[in-house]
Amino acid sequence: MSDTQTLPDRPAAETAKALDAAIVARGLRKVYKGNKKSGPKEALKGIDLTIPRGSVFGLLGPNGAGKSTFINILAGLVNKTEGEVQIWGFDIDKNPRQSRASIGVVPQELSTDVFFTPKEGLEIQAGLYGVPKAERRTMEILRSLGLEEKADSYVRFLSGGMKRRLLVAKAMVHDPPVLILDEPTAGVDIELRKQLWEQVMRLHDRGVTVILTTHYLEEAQELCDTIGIIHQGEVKTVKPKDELIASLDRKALTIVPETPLSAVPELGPLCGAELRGDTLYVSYRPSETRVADILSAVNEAGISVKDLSTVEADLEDVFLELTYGADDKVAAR
Ligand SMILES: Nc1ncnc2c1ncn2[C@@H]1O[C@H](COP(=O)(O)OP(=O)(O)OP(=O)(O)O)[C@@H](O)[C@H]1O
Repeated sequence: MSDTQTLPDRPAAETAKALDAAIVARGLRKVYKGNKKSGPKEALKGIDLTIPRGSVFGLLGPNGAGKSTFINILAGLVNKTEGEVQIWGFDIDKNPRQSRASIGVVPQELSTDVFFTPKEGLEIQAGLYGVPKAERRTMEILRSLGLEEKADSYVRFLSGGMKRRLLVAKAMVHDPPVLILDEPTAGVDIELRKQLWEQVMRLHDRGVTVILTTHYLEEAQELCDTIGIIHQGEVKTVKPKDELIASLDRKALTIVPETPLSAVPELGPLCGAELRGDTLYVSYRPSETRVADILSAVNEAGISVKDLSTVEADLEDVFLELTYGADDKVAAR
């Protein structure tokens, strides 16, 4: 029996949600001891985070936010200081074996063993996880990651992209329901990045919950359906991506005037105007200002409009607002 029944007393709805989650962290705290030079460091300040089953979840945050610490706690590589973590309903303290069997982790570094072929590497990994020989799916996994033809080649002859895919394959040998990728495409060129993502999304289509950390916000915007933003050891927000972007009350208009402007026109207090070359950027809060009002102000300033377009907020704007409090990203584009 799983230990999900031993959740602390919570309202029924919240408990039901937790049982439906891939990962639940409650009051999760990590303090690194530090050394003579630097004192203790509180990398996670008692975070609560629920990652839904079946999602492609992007864990975003600036350098030092605590992302790797969180992932390493899930992977059993770092001991938490306080709090509770469940993976697929298994508490990492009470059911360490089952919880660890429920995730596959693709590490940040390219740490493939060059002395074995992909096939041998997967067999060894399956052995480490105690997967019985009869249940191993070595060739099936290699095939699903486009590595079938390289099954018997030495790893040192694989391209960088293939090595990354091999790391994903290794993370999948025990068929975990959750796959975690820590900065999987850092330093990988665009073509290889696309290939890797196609493979990962194929695993997701087959029902695997995918959790990734990435510095590439366009990547998170394209792939993830749910986003968690973490900053200085605290969770700032967790929301479906579209909801998160829609919640940002900021947009901009770009206006190309018929005649180039010599100065920034006065358009009133509810929007910010800026000249970039011949283009006028006007940032505004949709909850306070209507586009029609901006256009009237532009008209009143004697500007005739040659071209007009809107700039929507994106994940990067949300990220900047939540992590740096920046308020001018949309206007800056
Ligand atoms: N072993 C350690 N000992 C002491 N402090 C550490 C240790 N590992 C991480 N830290 C500190 O904890 C904080 C969180 O680090 P962590 O690596 O989890 O952040 P991150 O969000 O993964 O950053 P990055 O994107 O740069 O990998 C940072 O201030 C970091 O310096």
